[in-house]
Amino acid sequence: MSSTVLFRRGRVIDPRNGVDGIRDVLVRDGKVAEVSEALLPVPSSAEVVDASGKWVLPGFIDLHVHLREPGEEGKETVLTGCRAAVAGGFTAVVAMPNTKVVNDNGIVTELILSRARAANLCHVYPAGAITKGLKGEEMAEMGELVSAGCVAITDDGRPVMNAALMRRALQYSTQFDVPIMVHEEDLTLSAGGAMHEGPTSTRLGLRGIPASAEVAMVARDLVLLEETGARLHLAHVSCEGSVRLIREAKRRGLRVTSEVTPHHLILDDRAVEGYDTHAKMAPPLRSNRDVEALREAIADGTVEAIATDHAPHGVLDKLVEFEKGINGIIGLETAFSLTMELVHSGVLPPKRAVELLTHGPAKAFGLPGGHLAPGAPADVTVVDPSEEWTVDAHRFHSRSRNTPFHGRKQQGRVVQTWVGGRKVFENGQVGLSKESR
Ligand SMILES: NC(=O)N[C@@H](CC(=O)O)C(=O)O
Repeated sequence: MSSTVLFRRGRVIDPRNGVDGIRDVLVRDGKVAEVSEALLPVPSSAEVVDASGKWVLPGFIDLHVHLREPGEEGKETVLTGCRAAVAGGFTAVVAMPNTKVVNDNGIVTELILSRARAANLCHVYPAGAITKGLKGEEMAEMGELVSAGCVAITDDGRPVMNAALMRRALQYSTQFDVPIMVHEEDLTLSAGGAMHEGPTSTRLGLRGIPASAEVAMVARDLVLLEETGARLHLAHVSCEGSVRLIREAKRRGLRVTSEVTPHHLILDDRAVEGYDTHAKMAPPLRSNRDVEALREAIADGTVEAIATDHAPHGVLDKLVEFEKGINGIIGLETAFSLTMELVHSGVLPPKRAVELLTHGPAKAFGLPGGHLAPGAPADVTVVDPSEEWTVDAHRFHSRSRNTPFHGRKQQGRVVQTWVGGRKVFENGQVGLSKESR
């Protein structure tokens, strides 16, 4: 196993450590050993990666993926999800608990972790459920979930409609200092809706989900957060109103963090025209004005992470009338290039874009990695910022194909992914080289 790697002359962007410039990065025994402006001597037996013209980045961290195992292995497994992750430059993912055996107890958490160890590709951090069976009725064993390895507690896919239960969960979570991650949707407001409520839903004749379905719940949970002093993480924020409330809560010092998905930053509700179920997800694609507000919020630091909400589904789940289509799209293998669309169009400077995929999410959940200082894990993603390619869903490593971005031209591509100093992805191929297995 080549335990020494030298990344030569790449543009290293490491927002946490204020680095943005041409550097050599030396990796030894799974950790970053040195980052140098000057050329480093090549240690004997080192693997040398010529990174000139490339960006050398901390491995990306995705706070929000659905790996579907246990229970829906036809859509994704921990292994195929990890393959998709490293192909997308992600070296760590947080796995949502809405599997078909819900991750609401330590046994399921351990199963996911053992599958991740067997996959041996990237870090998988399970998130455990807030309530048993995601039913919103009775709290799950939070202590057991955290000691089994859950890094966040969430009913993602479902809101906790009962405010008293939510308040208790927030209160209880302070004992473990674990973030409570919320899918904000007032079911009485979203009921029957298939897309964002606005002129487009009226034109298409589809029942709408008003922005208030999200914003009202964000408001409720920020009030509960203030009373409990917990940590709240808002999943897949989609509207202007939510952003305004988060900004104000942060100003007052509340411990709130949040994430936005690439699709909510790139597409608006007009993507639903044509009734393509690949544009159907929860929360729905919102108005252009919401998209603008989200873009502002990721640029100014109101939102700390871009997370994919990678939600694999089968062909038949999507090949139905719009109203019957299942919610969700996959995102691991397009997240970086879609983020680069925001860089190329001037919405985000490169350093901020990288921060949203690395240090931002690491800090929000207190995860290792997300930067490249000496001593940090050698989780490294090498990208070509200008390579042009066209998204081809058939070539994804994910087991599913449900993306609205098939056929979209992209500029910026992941070239290599390294986890703990081992190369796990290179030029379209996933897997460890023989020496590092
Ligand atoms: N985001 C989605 O559209 N789908 C998610 C669950 C959810 O958050 O609704 C899924 O698990 O498929």
